[in-house]
Amino acid sequence: MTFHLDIADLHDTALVRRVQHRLDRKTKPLGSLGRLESLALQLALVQGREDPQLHAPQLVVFAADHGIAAQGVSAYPSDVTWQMVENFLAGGAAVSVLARQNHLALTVVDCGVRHDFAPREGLINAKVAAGSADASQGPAMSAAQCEQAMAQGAAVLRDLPGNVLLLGEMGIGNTSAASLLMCRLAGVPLADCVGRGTGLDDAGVARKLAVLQRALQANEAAVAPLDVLASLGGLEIATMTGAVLQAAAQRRLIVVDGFITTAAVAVAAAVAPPVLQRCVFAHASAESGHARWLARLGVQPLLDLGLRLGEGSGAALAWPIIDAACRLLAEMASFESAGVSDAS
Ligand SMILES: Cc1cc2ncn([C@H]3O[C@H](COP(=O)(O)O)[C@@H](O)[C@H]3O)c2cc1C
Ligand SMILES: O=C(O)c1cccnc1
Repeated sequence: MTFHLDIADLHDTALVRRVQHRLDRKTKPLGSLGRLESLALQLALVQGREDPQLHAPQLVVFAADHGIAAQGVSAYPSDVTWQMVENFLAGGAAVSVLARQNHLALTVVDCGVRHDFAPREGLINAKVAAGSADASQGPAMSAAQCEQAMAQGAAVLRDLPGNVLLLGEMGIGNTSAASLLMCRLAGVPLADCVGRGTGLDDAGVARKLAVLQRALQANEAAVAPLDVLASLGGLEIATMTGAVLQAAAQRRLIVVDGFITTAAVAVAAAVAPPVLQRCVFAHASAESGHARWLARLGVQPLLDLGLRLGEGSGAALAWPIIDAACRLLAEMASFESAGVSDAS
């Protein structure tokens, strides 16, 4: 399976030098805005300009069900997936509150939820199937399903305004899919990729580990990143992967949420490494494995709030910090323009 989009490497030393100079002339001690300065530099590189601007940020929640949930790998039943989609649309979920607080447009994409939704504003129907198959028995998706999901994710992005994509997801069982992807893509032992998800106890985690071990065996042949995605991923993760590749090709900034959205980005980056240059990793999730995966990817999360929710909640929380970095670069006075004395 292939999926080709042209994603340029953003290397531009002249631009970095110009933006660093701008930052250094701002009315502040040299380097005193810390991480916000490297964020501002990243935004400039993503947009290829000294004065980046962020507009119409889009928080997109990709939702789907997982066949493997039937094996008891989650503390909650699969029905929670569609019920939470209704909750997102009604404005009552954590991410709904955070999106409102931060003026983020919230869209839910039904990539494969096992439920028929009435059409309405804020909901995009990109259903490939009524849930993925049980990966402990064979591939979660066929190659054709995976390709369709990725193409639909790319199409969703093409139709959305703005230049920022914030990733969110919903799908009971999807920490299992993400753990499998981490294990196979990053080569980390399975036990170090598996956590409590929605809140499994120790016996639940042991059961989840045994089920996921079977899934690895049942899909032993999958090694290439998109084959791994089809075999061990899920419909929302595949759709998100297509969306991430499209967003990267359009030089949108991509704000990554927790463990599951990292899975989609890791697949996209395995296919096209420059994807990571466009990504801001919002937070380190409490899901065990996430911090290690971020370290493997060579990236540093902005926040560490002990979140283990998903939905895009961490991405929404990081948004005002990213917005601040951009505004500081654009709006702060320089020593010259403000008539402030520089270091002697
Ligand atoms: C009420 C509720 C709201 C959620 N919002 C996000 N998730 C999160 O939990 C799920 C993954 O965990 P697992 O793999 O253990 O099922 C995903 O749906 C994720 O977005 C939720 C889970 C629940 C129960
Ligand atoms: O980090 C996440 O994305 C996460 C963790 C636990 C449950 N759902 C999502």
